[in-house]
Amino acid sequence: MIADLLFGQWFKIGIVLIFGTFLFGKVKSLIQLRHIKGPALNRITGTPHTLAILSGGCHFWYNKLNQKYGQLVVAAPKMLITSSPDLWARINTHPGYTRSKWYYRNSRFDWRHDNLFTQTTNQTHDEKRRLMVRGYSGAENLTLETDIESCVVKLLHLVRSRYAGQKKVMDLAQKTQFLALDVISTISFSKCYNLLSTDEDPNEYLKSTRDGLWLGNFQIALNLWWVNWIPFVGPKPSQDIESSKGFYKMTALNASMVEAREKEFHEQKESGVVPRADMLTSFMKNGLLGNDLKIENMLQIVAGSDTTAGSLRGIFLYLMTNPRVYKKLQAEIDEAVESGIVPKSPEIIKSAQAKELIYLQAVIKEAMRVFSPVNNPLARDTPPEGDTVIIDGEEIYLPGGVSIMPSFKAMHRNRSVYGQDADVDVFRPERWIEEKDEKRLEAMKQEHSLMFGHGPWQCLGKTIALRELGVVTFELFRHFDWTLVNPEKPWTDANYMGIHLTKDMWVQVEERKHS
Ligand code: HEM
Repeated sequence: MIADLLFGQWFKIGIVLIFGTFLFGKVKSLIQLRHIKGPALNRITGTPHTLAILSGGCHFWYNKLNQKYGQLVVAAPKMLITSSPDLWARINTHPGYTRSKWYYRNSRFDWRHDNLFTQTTNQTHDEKRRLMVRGYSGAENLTLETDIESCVVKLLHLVRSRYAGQKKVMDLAQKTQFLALDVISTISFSKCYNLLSTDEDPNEYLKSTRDGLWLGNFQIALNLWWVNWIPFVGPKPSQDIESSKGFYKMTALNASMVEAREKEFHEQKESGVVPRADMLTSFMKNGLLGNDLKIENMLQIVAGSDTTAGSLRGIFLYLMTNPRVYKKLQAEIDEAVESGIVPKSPEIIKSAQAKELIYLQAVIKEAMRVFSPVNNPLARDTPPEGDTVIIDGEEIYLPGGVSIMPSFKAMHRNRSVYGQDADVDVFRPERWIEEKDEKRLEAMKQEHSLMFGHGPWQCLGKTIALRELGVVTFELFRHFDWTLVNPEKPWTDANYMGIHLTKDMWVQVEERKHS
């Protein structure tokens, strides 16, 4: 009976059908993408792409492909990669493109529910986004500036009291993440995680971020995103604050704080009391309530921490390894204080003042260009009917249902935007100040802005991130001098799911004599 089933006619038909479907898919992809450049191997198998993702360095692999084959390349069957800013901008605004499920669905924190970032249905995404825009923009979040300021004061105190001038080294990778988590928890729901003030992570938030991103990366590499959808397998936030750790602790803690705030919000509304003006209140005022509110609150924390921490690490790395730029930045900082543009210490610079400092802004911009804090794969599916696009002046047809990803490392070095010489690879903030060709400068700015996404999917935390980066960079270089402990291996870094997971960025820090 079993032998009949195993070797019988139906079994053989089944095998032929499975194999035939597999072969048909391969041949279809080969034919569909034959007019697009790329290595032959990538056309028939996704293995090189899988290995690149698993290595934690897929952005290097994509960059190499773009350097060799041009602005649009086959990365795997039914999968393309682009370094063209014009094409990426179009994909994000042209009707019909959607977020690819294989990447975005895998980013759910709870397998049962989408958050704004993982929402792959355009209309649902846009409706939800409207409820949150005002809270993220700062329009209804009046404590934003003072919240950031309070965390910067804690950071300065930590560095000064525990590390500066002592024969102790400090892991800047860890402290930047402490800062980012403290800032985002303070601005989100007015309750700071207090990692900086204790210099500890008792709930293992950092470890759990690393574990979660590693696992997510493993799943997208092997196309196992659907595993999360099997009940009881995928991540399901815990309700138990006491016994849980890491990410589960964070979700349980956040959920209870959000619940308390929602209760308070309704009570205040009834009694006519004006609630505190933070992001959570703004979301509630605009109609985001209940489970949705909890989910979006977690998104804020996750989207707003590793990204900003990664940017800060990049800024520090490039400054510490470029003495010319380092000195010039500190000269601008000192001059701003001496001339009274910026208040003397212990006051903290305002983000609007930091925005006016031309060299500081150019340093931040340039560091984020050479070291993009967010990388791939923010994949989109082409519209079912396909799309005709222009690459290097040539019309190219993109078939429907193909996944296309931005290659940010290559895009930020695109020679048609930044110039043909080797200078594109150099950290040179002056390019943002000295460029005389207005058309080129505009193209550079537009390309650069894509690192925050574009169109309806643009980063909601962009303003917050830029404000934070300006204030923190200014204050840390106003007060301290920084040296890398291991210039030969400044850090351990891997790109998991597009986010840099950086560890062991050991630095030595000295207090400066300053005004
Ligand atoms: C330097 C720091 C940051 C960078 C480079 C960055 C980059 C990005 C990018 C590229 C996207 C778009 C993804 C896509 O195309 O699908 C995005 C989305 C998003 N970011 Fe950021 N981000 C940063 C900081 C932040 C911060 C601080 C917050 C929160 C306060 C935040 C909240 C969000 C949210 C909520 C979305 C989803 C937007 C949507 O789907 O409509 N980000 N970010």
